[in-house]
Amino acid sequence: MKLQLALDDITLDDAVELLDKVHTYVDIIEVGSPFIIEEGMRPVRIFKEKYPDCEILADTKIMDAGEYEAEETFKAGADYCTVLGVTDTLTIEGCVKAAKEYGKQTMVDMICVEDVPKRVKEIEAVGVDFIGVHVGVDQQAVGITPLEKLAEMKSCVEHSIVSVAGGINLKTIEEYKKLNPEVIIVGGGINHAEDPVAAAKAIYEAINQ
Ligand SMILES: O=C([C@H](O)CO)[C@H](O)[C@H](O)COP(=O)(O)O
Repeated sequence: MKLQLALDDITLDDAVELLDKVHTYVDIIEVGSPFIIEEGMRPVRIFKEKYPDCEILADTKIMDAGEYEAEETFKAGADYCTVLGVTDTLTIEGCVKAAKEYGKQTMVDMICVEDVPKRVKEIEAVGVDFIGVHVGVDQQAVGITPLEKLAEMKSCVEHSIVSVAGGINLKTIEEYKKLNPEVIIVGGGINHAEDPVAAAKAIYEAINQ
């Protein structure tokens, strides 16, 4: 099981200061969508060079022009791009094609997908092998968690690896671990913790025990 640290509402300087202290606890560094809006692919290039033991995921949430946008992401050095599960299958196929060309991977973010088993079947059929269960911050604010969706996802994937994101923190990590996702994504649970370094260490240890 891997830990992915999502960096969303953070400056580049603060992200580097945090990563210098926690990168040994992190398997995948996520350059989050808000961070990309602020800084483009710059953090991807910097983190790739500075933290060679970590993989880099750019949370591009691609919705169109899949092959082109995924290719731009991989050219910047990302190991993963993300594409939205709600978009057209052609767009997802484009991302998968670019990922194969660059020897990288595409994660399909299932945020707001209604019929999960149906969509999983469709996207696995076009070569997807990494799928993310995700309850976004706006849904988290009205009390929704990704726990049920994770259980549903684990019961319907044929061969894909599964990640889970959506408000996970040290207090809730065990519930998610029980469902055995391959990747657990934590953003605010580390960045907004009173002591982000201690939170990253504790979450890493919980995942690896
Ligand atoms: O993808 C995310 C969200 O849509 C904002 O861009 C977050 O990175 C993801 O939800 C993980 O963050 P937390 O929910 O704060 O753990």
